[in-house]
Amino acid sequence: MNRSSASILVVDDDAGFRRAWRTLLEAEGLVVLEAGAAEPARATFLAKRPRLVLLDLMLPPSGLPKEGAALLDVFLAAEPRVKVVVVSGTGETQLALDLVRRGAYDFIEKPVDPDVLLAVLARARARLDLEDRVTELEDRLAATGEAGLLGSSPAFLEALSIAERAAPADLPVLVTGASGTGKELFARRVHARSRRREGPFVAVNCGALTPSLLESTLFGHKKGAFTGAIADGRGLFVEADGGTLFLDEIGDLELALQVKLLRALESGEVLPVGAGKPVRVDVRIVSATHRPLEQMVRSSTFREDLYWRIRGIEITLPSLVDRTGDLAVLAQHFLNEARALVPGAGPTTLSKEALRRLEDHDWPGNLRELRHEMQRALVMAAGRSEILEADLSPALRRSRSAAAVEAPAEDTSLTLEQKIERLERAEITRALAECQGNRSQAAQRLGLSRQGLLNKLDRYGLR
Ligand SMILES: Nc1ncnc2c1ncn2[C@@H]1O[C@H](COP(=O)(O)OP(=O)(O)OP(=O)(O)O)[C@@H](O)[C@H]1O
Repeated sequence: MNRSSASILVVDDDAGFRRAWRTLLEAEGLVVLEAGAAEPARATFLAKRPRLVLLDLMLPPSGLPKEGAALLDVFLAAEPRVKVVVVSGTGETQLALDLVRRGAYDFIEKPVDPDVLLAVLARARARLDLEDRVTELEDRLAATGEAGLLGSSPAFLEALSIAERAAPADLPVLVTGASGTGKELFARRVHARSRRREGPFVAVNCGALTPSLLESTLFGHKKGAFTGAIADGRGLFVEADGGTLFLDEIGDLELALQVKLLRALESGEVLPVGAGKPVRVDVRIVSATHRPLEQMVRSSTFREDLYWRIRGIEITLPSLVDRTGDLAVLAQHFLNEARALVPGAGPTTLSKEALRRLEDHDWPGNLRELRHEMQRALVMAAGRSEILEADLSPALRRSRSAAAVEAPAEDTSLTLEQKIERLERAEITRALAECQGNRSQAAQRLGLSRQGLLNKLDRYGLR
C-alpha cells in the first residue's frame, strides 16, 4: 500500500472513541489523523489529503447528522476517490444509504464492531490499490502512445485516421506539423499499432546533437574510432533492430549525414564509425519535422532522394488553433495531468471566462504551450477548484481578435489579404467555439448564411 492510502482521518466528537480507534488502526499500520468537529476535519483533510476517512455524522455545533453529511460533500469535491466510511446512529440507515449513493464508500452502524470496521477498511484499501494500479497502467499506456491522443475535431480525426491506416503497413512515415502539435505522440502511436509493437521504439532528436556525435549515435562506433571512444558503441539503428527508429527534427540533418542516412535506408545496413564491415538492421523509420521539407528540397538543403525515401506516408498534424472544439477537452486533460506535479491540487475545472481566454489565444506553441499554461494555472489557483482568468499568464489575457484589430501592422510580411484572412479565421474559430460547434448559430453570430460559413470553413481547412 502506498504512503497516502495508508493514512486515515477519524472524525468523531468523542475523544474517548478517537483514542480507541487510533489504537486499533495504528495496529493495522495506518497513520491516524483526528478531528473532533466539522471545521478542523475540513482543514485537516484539505491539508493532509488522507485517502481514507472514518466519519461520525453527529458532529458539533448542531449534533445533527447533517454536519457529517456536509463534510462528506467537501471531501468528495476535493478528492473524488477518497474512501469515506460513515458511522451512523441507529435509525439512520436510510440517511446512510443516501450518503453511499452520494459517494460514501460504505457505512457502519453504531455501536461499531471493531472487526467489522477492520474488514470494511481492508476492502477500501484494496480498492484504493486497484485504482492506483489502473491509473499507473493508464499513464504507462499514454507514454507508449496506446492512449492519450485526445481530440475529435475533423482536422485531428483525419490525421489520426491516416496514422491508423499507415501503422500496420511497414512503410516509412513522415509526421509534419508545427512544434508541439503531437508529432512524437503520433510516431509512438504508429509504432504501437504496427506489427513491430513488441520491438523497441527508439527516438532521437536530430537537431539536438552535433553532426559527428549524431553520426556515432545513429550508426555506432568502434573502440578508438575517435577521442573518447573507449568501447564499441552499438548505435540507435542497432538498438531499434526489429522495431521503430523515430528521427525527430529530421529537417535539421546536415547534408553529409543525409547521404549516410540514405545509404543506410537503401541498403538496410549501417556502418559504425571506424568499422570496416557494415551491420544488417531491420528498422522502420518514422520521421518528424516542423520544417517545410519540400521547400528545402527546392532550395537544395534537403536531398530529394532522401525526402522520397522517408516520406512513405505523410501525416500532417493540425495546429491547435485549427482544431476547432478540441481546446476544452485538451485543457482539462492537461489540468488533470498537472495534478501529479502540484502537491495538494484537487480536481480542478476551468471557469467559463478562463476557457474563453484560452479560445481567444493563438497557441503558437500548440499543445506543449497549452500544457505549460495549465500547469502554471494550477499552481496559481493554489488549491482552488476552478481556474479563473486571473490565474492565466498575461499573454492570454489579451484576446487574439483584439490583438489582431489593435496591431494589424505587427507582421509586416503579411499582405492585406493575408491579414484579413487571419482575422476572419480567428473570428470563425471563436464563434464556433462559443456556439459549441453549432454552425448555424455561429453563422448567425457572424452575420453569414450557413452556406457562406461552410464555404469559408472549406477555404481555411477548418471543416
Ligand atoms: N492529441 C493529444 N492528446 C493529448 N495530449 C497530446 C496530444 N498530442 C500531443 N499531446 C501532448 O502534447 C505535448 C506535445 O506533444 P509532442 O511532444 O508529441 O509534440 P511534437 O510535435 O513532437 O513537438 P516538437 O516538434 O516540439 O518536438 C506532449 O506533452 C504530448 O503528450
